[in-house]
Amino acid sequence: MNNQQFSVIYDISHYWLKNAHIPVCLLETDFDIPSQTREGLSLVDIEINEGVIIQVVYSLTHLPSPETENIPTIDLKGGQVWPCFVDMHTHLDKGHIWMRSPNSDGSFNGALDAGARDAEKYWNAEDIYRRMEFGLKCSYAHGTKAIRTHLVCFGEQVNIGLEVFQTLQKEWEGRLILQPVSLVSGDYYLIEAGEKLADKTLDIGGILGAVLYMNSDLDNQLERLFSLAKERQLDLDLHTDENGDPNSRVLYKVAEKAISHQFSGKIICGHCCSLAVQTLEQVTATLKLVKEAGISIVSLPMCNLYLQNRQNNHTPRWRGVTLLHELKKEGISVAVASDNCRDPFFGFGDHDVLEVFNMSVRIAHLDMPYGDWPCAVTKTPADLIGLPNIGRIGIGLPADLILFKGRNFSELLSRPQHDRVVLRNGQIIDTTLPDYCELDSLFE
Ligand SMILES: Nc1ccnc(=O)[nH]1
Repeated sequence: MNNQQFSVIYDISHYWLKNAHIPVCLLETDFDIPSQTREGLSLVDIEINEGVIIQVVYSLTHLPSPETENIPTIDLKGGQVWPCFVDMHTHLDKGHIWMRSPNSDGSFNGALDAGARDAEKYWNAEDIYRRMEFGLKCSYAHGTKAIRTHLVCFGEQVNIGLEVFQTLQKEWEGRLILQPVSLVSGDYYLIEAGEKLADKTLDIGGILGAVLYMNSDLDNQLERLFSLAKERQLDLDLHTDENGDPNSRVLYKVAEKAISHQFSGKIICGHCCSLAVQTLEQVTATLKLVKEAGISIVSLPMCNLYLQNRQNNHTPRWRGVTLLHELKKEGISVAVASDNCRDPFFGFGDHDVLEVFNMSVRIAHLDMPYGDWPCAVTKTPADLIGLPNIGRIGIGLPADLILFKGRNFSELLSRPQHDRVVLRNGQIIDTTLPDYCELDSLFE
């Protein structure tokens, strides 16, 4: 982006952004959009004052008036404007350990092993703080405003990880909204430490989480998990069916349990990969139950593409993602998010939600049409994690916006858009990414 023309924003608080293409699905206005492009974009002018959006008007019918003529204007020349992103499923405590703990074979089990060994050997408050902070710097610079992260909470780890998280949550207040989810396997809640973890999760304003697997004790684990959540009025955020086994039907079991408990909190199920390799009858039954139970789904396409269907020296035949289109068609809320970043579960990434959207479009064909898929990284996750004022553009909302050069989706998704401008409360932020060498001393 030619930042020259933005220099005006450094000095003033009242200005117009003109000729901005906005995905109509992200726009909350009090007027009907007169026209949109084939891809669902509309050309609007946005008036910002004191950090707040005070007017959105359709560009082609927006005539100059004496009141607006003296207000500085930045002509975006058709570049897209999005609200800041919401990354609703991450693992910030594991981030950036790749160089010291790579995944030896690229499999899910390889990731579990390498992740556990890394935690045992290296994780202390400083190590977690520095890697987590690095991740937050990347997220913020790329234009994210809210992040939910799962945090490993086994044994003694719980005190270190959650304390570091709370420190960073405070330090980043006003810049990033951070939500913690307790991450343990489902059996952990059956022991006393599991109950303590539920109490601790309540104390820190977190969400109760677990990785769940098909096994003979699953019903027992779910019974306990729902009871603990209900007693404390906690929401649930679960890892379910992150595999390609058609017999893996944890999502179905969670839905059954939610209905039998008449659970009124929010339930998010992440991954749900195996749904894509099940029979039509099974899929139909699961979707019906998921809808009835009010469960929402978050898909993690980059991580799934990486780990699923991995067999040494074989070409993967399956993209690893869940049935995004079918879930949405059933009226179930569907979001996509980053998941892991430069760790054994996903060896790449930079906490850039535009990359997540870009990859999701390619992996899951979210482009024919784009429709309201831009909501999957903005408005939908904002609603699902209880932040209904973010992830959208509307009058009275903070001017937390990302300005891209790409005018249509082909331009937006064909170049990395590293020259994007990020506005927070109407002011340009520094989008310089942290240097990788900041972490070097953790790997000596
Ligand atoms: N995809 C993942 C599953 C479990 N733990 C992780 O860190 N990531």
